[in-house]
Amino acid sequence: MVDSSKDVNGNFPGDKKIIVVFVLGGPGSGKGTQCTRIVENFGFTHLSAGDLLRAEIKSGSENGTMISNMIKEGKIVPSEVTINLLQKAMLESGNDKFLIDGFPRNEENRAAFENVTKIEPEFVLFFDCPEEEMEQRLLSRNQGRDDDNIQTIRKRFRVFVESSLPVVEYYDMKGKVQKVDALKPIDEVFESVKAIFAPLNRAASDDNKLHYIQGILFVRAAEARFECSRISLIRWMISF
Ligand SMILES: Nc1ncnc2c1ncn2[C@@H]1O[C@H](COP(=O)(O)OP(=O)(O)OP(=O)(O)O)[C@@H](O)[C@H]1O
Ligand SMILES: Nc1ccn([C@@H]2O[C@H](COP(=O)(O)O)[C@@H](O)[C@H]2O)c(=O)n1
Repeated sequence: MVDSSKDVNGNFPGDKKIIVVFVLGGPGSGKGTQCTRIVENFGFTHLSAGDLLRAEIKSGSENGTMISNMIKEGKIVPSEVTINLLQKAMLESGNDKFLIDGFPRNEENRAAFENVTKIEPEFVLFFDCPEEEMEQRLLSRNQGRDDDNIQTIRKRFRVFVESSLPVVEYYDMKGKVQKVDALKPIDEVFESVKAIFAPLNRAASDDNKLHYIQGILFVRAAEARFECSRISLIRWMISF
């Protein structure tokens, strides 16, 4: 169901703070695996650009054949298509905290997302893993994906180095990259991830406390104003 607090163009209202974390890393670095755990522990909605594109193929959409061919070749689908799918999924989720996994994959993805949504990521979670390890993981993933074969895997690695790493470097220059050693076992990687996300929860809890205190002060001020009016009324009545 689409959240009615968003406008008809699909824009999020200006006063609602949307938190977006981009999750990047080479194919098979463990992005999806860690996102599942972040969702369980930190209340984010996980949106995998690759999963959304695969679902679009399955839905029988007019873009299906084009997307399928791009994925088999390890190429990057035009931004307009992927951003449409992401925006729709964000609006439908009703959440305000998103892990956007496998996006932005190139400079075109990055600039188009910023132009369309006006959203800047809180930070970029970057899983750093050597190619040999990623290759082994992908070859034994066994999820029946058309692109988990050695020919396509090599193409995906090339696209990652040539097109996706520059995006990571762009955000690194802005001081927004949180790099994690993804070569470690899954549980150890998640320990590093938890340390990165914990401050976000603390900030949210401080924010809640502040709103609570502001609420109490508001009620007290209203009570004081009411008391003053009551005294003024009694004085006025006595004066007769
Ligand atoms: N730290 C890890 N150590 C060993 N295996 C892992 C680790 N993290 C994930 N894996 C395994 O590696 C495979 C790829 O992981 P995952 O699907 O999470 O990667 P990904 O980065 O999302 O890949 P893609 O970009 O291709 O979607 C999976 O089979 C997963 O179980
Ligand atoms: N922003 C994106 C993300 C993905 N793709 C295509 O999907 C393939 C699989 O992506 P995963 O993240 O699930 O590995 C990828 O190789 C691209 O062909 C894309 O075009 N744009």
